[in-house]
Amino acid sequence: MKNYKIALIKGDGIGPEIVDEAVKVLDAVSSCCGFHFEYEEALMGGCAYDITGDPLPQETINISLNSDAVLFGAIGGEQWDSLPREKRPESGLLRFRKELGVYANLRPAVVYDELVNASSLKPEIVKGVDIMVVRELIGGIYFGEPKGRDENRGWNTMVYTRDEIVRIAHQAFKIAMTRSKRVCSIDKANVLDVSQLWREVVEDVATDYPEVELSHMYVDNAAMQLIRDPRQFDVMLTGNIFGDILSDEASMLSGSIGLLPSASVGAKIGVYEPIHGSAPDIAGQGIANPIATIASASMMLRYALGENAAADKIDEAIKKALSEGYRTQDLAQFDAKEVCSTSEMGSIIANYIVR
Ligand SMILES: NC(=O)c1ccc[n+]([C@@H]2O[C@H](COP(=O)([O-])OP(=O)(O)OC[C@H]3O[C@@H](n4cnc5c(N)ncnc54)[C@H](O)[C@@H]3O)[C@@H](O)[C@H]2O)c1
Ligand SMILES: CC(C)[C@H](C(=O)O)[C@@H](O)C(=O)O
Ligand SMILES: [Mg+2]
Repeated sequence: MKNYKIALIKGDGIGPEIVDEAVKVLDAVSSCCGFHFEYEEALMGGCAYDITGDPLPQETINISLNSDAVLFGAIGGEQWDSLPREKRPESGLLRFRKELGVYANLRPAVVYDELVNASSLKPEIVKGVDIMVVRELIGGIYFGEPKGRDENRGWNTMVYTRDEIVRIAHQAFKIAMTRSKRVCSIDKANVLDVSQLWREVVEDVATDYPEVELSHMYVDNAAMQLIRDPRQFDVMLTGNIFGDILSDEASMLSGSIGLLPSASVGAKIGVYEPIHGSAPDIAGQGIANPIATIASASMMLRYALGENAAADKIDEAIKKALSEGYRTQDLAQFDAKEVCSTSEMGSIIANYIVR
């Protein structure tokens, strides 16, 4: 029987709650698809800092690099916000992505038919929305030098090199070839020099994909167009910070940020993680929506392990739970037949897989 090694990084806040549910679902799918998971837990974020003094211990990198894939929950919380930047949970996460080299963050935003009423927009505007945000993840203003602050000034630098843009653009075009063959590249080329280079390089890469229709949009307009007419988008190609913001915005088309998964890929080992954070406001209450993490586990099966049938089973089980009217708190007002806890939702989805 095939055995996959999965590094589990639960993190802070709701992280452990949601990762446990994804594991429940992975175990259900493995027992009916003929493979086995071996999990190894590793620390990252505030919990890692509290125990080791480092938000990203070297051991976590080693465990991750020795695995077939990483399933990650979320990190962060107010209690660590006043630490120096490099000790903060968020720095651990950024360093982790950089160390692994996962430069492409794929963030699908789909509107489930079962949840069209949950969208912040009218059903007739969002029905059928299926967007893939391809977000550059290890460059841009998050990493550019110089950065720093003194008492009266704070500064960061948005830098992209040609090579960084080329590789993320190829990812976007390749993904577009498997979808509706449209890429909209998001930038701020009317103001930022770095965006002018971005646009020029994306145009160059596009010549390798003549079947794909390329358009460009300024990020402020894109934020508006996502709400006005989201179905115009297929693949949205973005830099690091624009993709961070637009993907959270896109989650409200779907109805809850607790629904949106992601895959961080481009290197030997990928990281599969919900797009949301550690949600300290609801942590420990058993009310977080685990679907984003369960759907991230499905992306892991598909992208890292090539277990597409198993991934399909998870996706179908999620839809079945939603169509049967099961809702966690975040979606409780929308056609709920039964409001369930984080752990109940995990079990319901896992049970639909076994059957
Ligand atoms: N990848 C990550 O680990 C990641 C991502 C984003 C934010 N963060 C960190 O998380 C902490 C909190 O940040 P924030 O509040 O801005 O963003 P957040 O995504 O944690 O929460 C935003 C809002 O969405 C809700 N929410 C998030 N996930 C949910 C889920 N699964 N089910 C139901 N509701 C959910 C929260 O309750 C909150 O009201 C910060 O420390 C931040 O840096 C981490
Ligand atoms: C916590 C933070 C560093 C992170 C990011 O900005 O990438 C988060 O918002 C995300 O979307 O994964
Ligand atoms: Mg974010």
